Order: sequence, then C-alpha cells, then structure tokens
Amino acid sequence: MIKATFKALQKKWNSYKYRFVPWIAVNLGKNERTLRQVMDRTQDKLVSDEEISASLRTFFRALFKSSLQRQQEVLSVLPDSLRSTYQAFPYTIETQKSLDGHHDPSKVMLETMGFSIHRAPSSLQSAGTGVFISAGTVPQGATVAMYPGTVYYAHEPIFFQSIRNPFIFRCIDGVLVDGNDRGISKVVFRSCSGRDRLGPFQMSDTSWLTTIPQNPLAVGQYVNNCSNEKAANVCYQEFDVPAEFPLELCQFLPNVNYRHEVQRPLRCVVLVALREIHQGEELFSNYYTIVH
Ligand SMILES: C[S@@+](CC[C@H](N)C(=O)[O-])C[C@H]1O[C@@H](n2cnc3c(N)ncnc32)[C@H](O)[C@@H]1O
Repeated sequence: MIKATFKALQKKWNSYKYRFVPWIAVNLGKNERTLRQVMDRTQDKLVSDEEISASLRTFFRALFKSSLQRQQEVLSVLPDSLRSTYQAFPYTIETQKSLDGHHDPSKVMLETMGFSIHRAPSSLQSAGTGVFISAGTVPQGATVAMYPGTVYYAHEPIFFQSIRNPFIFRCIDGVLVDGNDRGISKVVFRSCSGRDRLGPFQMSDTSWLTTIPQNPLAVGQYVNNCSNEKAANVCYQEFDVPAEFPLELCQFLPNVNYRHEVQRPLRCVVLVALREIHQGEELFSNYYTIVH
C-alpha cells in the first residue's frame, strides 16, 4: 500500500517540468488551476524554431543598424557585400529622426516588432518586479521576451550560484539557466561572456545585467507566475541557436554557456505570446508545465 502510494507520488512528481526550483517546493499544490498541460515533450513548442530564429534575426539586424557608430570594429571585418548592406540602409528615416542621434533600443523594438516592453512593480501584491507592454500590441505567437543568463548542462557546478536564487530557470530537458543579475551569478556571466569573445565579435550581451539592456527583449527573468485571477499570457520555449546564426548578431544574445568546451548549440529561452497582448498589460507565464 505504502509502496503503491509512493510510486503514484513519484510518477506525479516526475511529470512536472517545473520551471523554478525553489518556487515549486513552496507552492506545489496551491494553485492547480494555473498548471500548463502538454501531452508530450515534443508538443511543448508553440511556434517553430525557424520562426523564432527569423524574428530574432530581424530585430537584431535592426538593433545593429541603429548602432552603427558602435559597430565600426565589427563592420571592418565583415565581407564587403554584408558591410554595404548594413551601411546602405542604416535605419528607417522615422527612427533616425526620433532618435536625434541617440540609440534607443526600445524605439527600435517598437518599430521593428510592433511593441515594446519594460520592467515595473508587478500588479500582483508582493510579487516584486514584473514585465509590462509599454506600447503597441503583441500578436499571438510572437516572441515577447528572452530569458537571459548562464546556461548549465547536467553535472556542471551551480550549487553556490543557486543558494537563495529565485532566477534559476529549468528547461524542459533539465538544462538550467541562471538569470540572476546580481551577486555571484552576475560575476559568472560577465566572466564567461568575456572568455567567449572572438576578436571583435562579442558572442553574448552583458547589458541585461544593467538597467538599460541593449537587447530590450532580455528581461524575461522578471516575468511573474500566473494566478487564478491573472491567467498566463506567455509561455516559455527553448530555442537552440542554429550554427548559421549571423556572427555579428550574436552580440545581442543574452545567454552564455558556463563551460567553454560544450559542443552543443547555445541554449536560449524565449517567451511566446499565448494570445494578443495589449499596451499596459503585465506578462504572466506558467512556472509549471505538466507533461503527460
Ligand atoms: C523569476 S523571479 C520573478 C521576478 C520577481 N518578481 C522579482 O522581482 O525578482 C521569481 C520570483 O518572483 C516572485 N513571484 C513570481 N510570481 C509570483 C506570484 N504570482 N505571486 C507572488 N510572487 C511571485 C516569487 O518571489 C518568485 O520566487
């Protein structure tokens, strides 16, 4: 009898693909109505990797073009044809005018993606900071945010970074992403990012560790969990950066591998809109997914 109960409990526990390790320990069972259910691990993805890759490339190209002054070193080593593509149309006239010579990634986001996001105190009591739509409308299926941080594969040492850290995200396959922008986590990210630099090419963006990220998508670690009153409007989706991702655009990726010698594509996590989301709305995700 005890053995059977234990087995049943273990089966239930194993089916949880919990996203935040400390959060689930405290809240499991409190809020069953807010669980996300998928029938199979392969059905977890709402949009294709190709769509995510295409939207990131379009946005990153716009960020690149809007910061050409900062890109001189990178431009100097690009093939002539690629360099002239970037230089020919630096950015749309509207944005150039509104920027007044200043590079404002949020404006570039609004113009390219049709919406922009920002961090502010959550609409939920005692939930700290949350993420809101500042302007525009997010279409269903769009990439709304990215979950930044250091990527740890199985058996890589994360013990000290994980102490009292609510920002450790767990991918559906067990890979961990530490999105904490303070303390030891911050030092680790900066150090791994500096290590991976390839000449003039930065392979990741460290500005998400500050209050003004160069890639404004990279605030997904501040998205709060849904509740009975506030349903989820975004979900997490793992995205492995393909080998053919343009080298000059990697500077906007907010993730880095903890180990340099990892022979796998870089793991990123994006937040995808479950429905149309409007200006002023707060983003809510699902910290739990149950795979049947
Ligand atoms: C990944 S962080 C999200 C960012 C967090 N709001 C902050 O300001 O640092 C996860 C933590 O946010 C808080 N949180 C998330 N969703 C919540 C909710 N629905 N109600 C209360 N607190 C929440 C919990 O403290 C949780 O450990």
